Amino acid sequence: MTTARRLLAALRTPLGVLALLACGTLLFLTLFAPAIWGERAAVTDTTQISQPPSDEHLFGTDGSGRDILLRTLAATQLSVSMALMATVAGVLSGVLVGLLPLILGGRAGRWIVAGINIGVAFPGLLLAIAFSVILGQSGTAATLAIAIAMLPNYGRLTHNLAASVWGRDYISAARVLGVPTWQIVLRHVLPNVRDPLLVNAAITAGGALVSFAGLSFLGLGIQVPQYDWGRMLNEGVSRIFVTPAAALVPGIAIILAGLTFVLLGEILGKALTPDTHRSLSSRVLRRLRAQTAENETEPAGVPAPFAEDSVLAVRNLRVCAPHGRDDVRTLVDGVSFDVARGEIVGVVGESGSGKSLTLMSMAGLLDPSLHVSADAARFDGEDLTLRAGGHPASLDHHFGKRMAMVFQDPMSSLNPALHVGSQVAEAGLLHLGMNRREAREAAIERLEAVRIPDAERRYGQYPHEYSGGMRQRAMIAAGLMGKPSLILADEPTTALDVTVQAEILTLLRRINEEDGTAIMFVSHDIAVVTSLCTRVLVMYRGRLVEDISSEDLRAGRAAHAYTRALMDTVPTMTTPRGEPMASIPDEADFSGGGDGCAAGRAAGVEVVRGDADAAMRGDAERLDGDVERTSDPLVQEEKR
Ligand SMILES: Nc1ncnc2c1ncn2[C@@H]1O[C@H](COP(=O)(O)OP(=O)(O)OP(=O)(O)O)[C@@H](O)[C@H]1O
Repeated sequence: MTTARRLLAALRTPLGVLALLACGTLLFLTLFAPAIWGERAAVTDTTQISQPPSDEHLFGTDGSGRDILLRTLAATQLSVSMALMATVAGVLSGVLVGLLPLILGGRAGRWIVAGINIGVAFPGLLLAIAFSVILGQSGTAATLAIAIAMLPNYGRLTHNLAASVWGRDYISAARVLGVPTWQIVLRHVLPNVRDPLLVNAAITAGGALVSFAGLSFLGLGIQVPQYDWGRMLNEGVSRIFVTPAAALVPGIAIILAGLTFVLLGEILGKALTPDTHRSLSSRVLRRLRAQTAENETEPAGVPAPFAEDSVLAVRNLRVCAPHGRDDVRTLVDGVSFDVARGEIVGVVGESGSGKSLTLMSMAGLLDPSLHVSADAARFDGEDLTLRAGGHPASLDHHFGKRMAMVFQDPMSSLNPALHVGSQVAEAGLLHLGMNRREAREAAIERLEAVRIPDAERRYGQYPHEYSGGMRQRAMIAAGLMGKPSLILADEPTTALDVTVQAEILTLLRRINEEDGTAIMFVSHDIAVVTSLCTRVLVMYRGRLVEDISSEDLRAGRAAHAYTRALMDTVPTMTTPRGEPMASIPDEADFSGGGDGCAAGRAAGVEVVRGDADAAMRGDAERLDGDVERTSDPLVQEEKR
């Protein structure tokens, strides 16, 4: 959802409507109140001194016989504009000072950070009063004093946000390219820290308004004959027992204006922060269900039975994402499979074919903005589906110790701020009822089991002190704390070099053989998949197009055109050197007529399951046009 759409959505809520009304009123009063009521508010009437509320003066009059309400309305302009100016000056100088340490670096940078930290140690209002006294008693001096008081906090916030972005790879890439630091800060850092700074600025403006009123109340800000809410409060307090409204009305105005800025910050926050926990609108859900009914490949309510020995099984798994305002996009479409206990199943397919989404939906780790459903799903004998009104059921589960997940990037899957050992031990503490000492001992044992050398010492190290392969093994060790029945491994070796890759594969195989743990293994490396796995699921454009044994796949007995095209891209010992590798062209379409998939569907079979001969009867020869070039003589021969 774009920022504009999120803003609109936020404004449609009751809080949004309230914020809109409050901001609109404050803006109107700031711009026009002095012009409309300013003259009448300045009229003194000695016959009307300190009058109680009446028809003529809704909240009574002050000590000079002036209308309290009209003066409060007319004072909006000065009160709000001064607070806004202080905020803009404070935020801009704070952002600049917060970014300087990155731009200057070295000793100068460290001195600035130290200065910011000292400034933060002083309470903001105290700083504002001190600077206001130094700079003189005027509205401008008070504005400057508030801006200066704001600076350290904003400097610290900006520095912290910018420092968290500074370590990212795209910044390193820009530095390697020799982009000047100030340009990196402007082009790469600032846009990434802008949103939280803006949200904070809106809320800070409310604080600045209260501070400014405070300074005027103390006689340090606006001076007579000018007046703002603080000045009115100052004048009204001395007569609070005679005309309470003279102090109460400007006091209430300060509170309401402050709350308006808080509401503005709230709405800005909603508009600028992508909401990952957004649920689908009922319109989108209706659309989704209609689409599900249209596309259903198996009659609803009669899913194919699960295999007896399966540890994980799912029927008609669908993952959809909201697309535009009312539409949905199907990302995983009617996928059904079984994983037997102790089996290693590979999942292959081109990038974006839905491999990770399939695994993530089984692990219950899908982004909440996605909608997942299945006709039936079972893990370790437990039903995972929540059926709703005859519609495909949504999956709802949380496994803890029985299922482990290994991700592609071991650096981002381990928390860089915590010791590796304590992250491995966490499962023991959370799920196995161990105390700290037992969890530590078990974690060291698991680290040893995955061949982390000197595990006791390594337990207390941070992820950055581990090599890539060690981090990945530590992730696997964390998953093994609870003796899982299934490991979901999403490209666990992609980020590793071949020797470390081999270590991880050996480790997974050993775990599978020794503990009987089933593994679902996603990879782009078909050679690795066929050597590790007994069976391979082939995915194409969100669908499972073939379920084939590794042996058949290796022997070239793939039934589906896409699987064969994929196999043709794998170099063999006979692949001529020096020639470009075979690839599947972007425009190739295996989902349409004529390929093995279409043949399978025509026969009422969604997935080609291991029956190579049957599927071969499909007109798979059309594949030839889809494979750009294959250099494998065996394949050429087969095609002839
Ligand atoms: N949160 C999301 N919102 C919308 N679309 C998504 C989301 N996550 C994934 N997708 C889309 O779903 C499709 C399948 O994504 P998935 O990550 O499963 O692909 P994949 O087969 O694992 O690819 P790769 O091999 O590159 O990791 C892609 O088109 C992707 O853009």
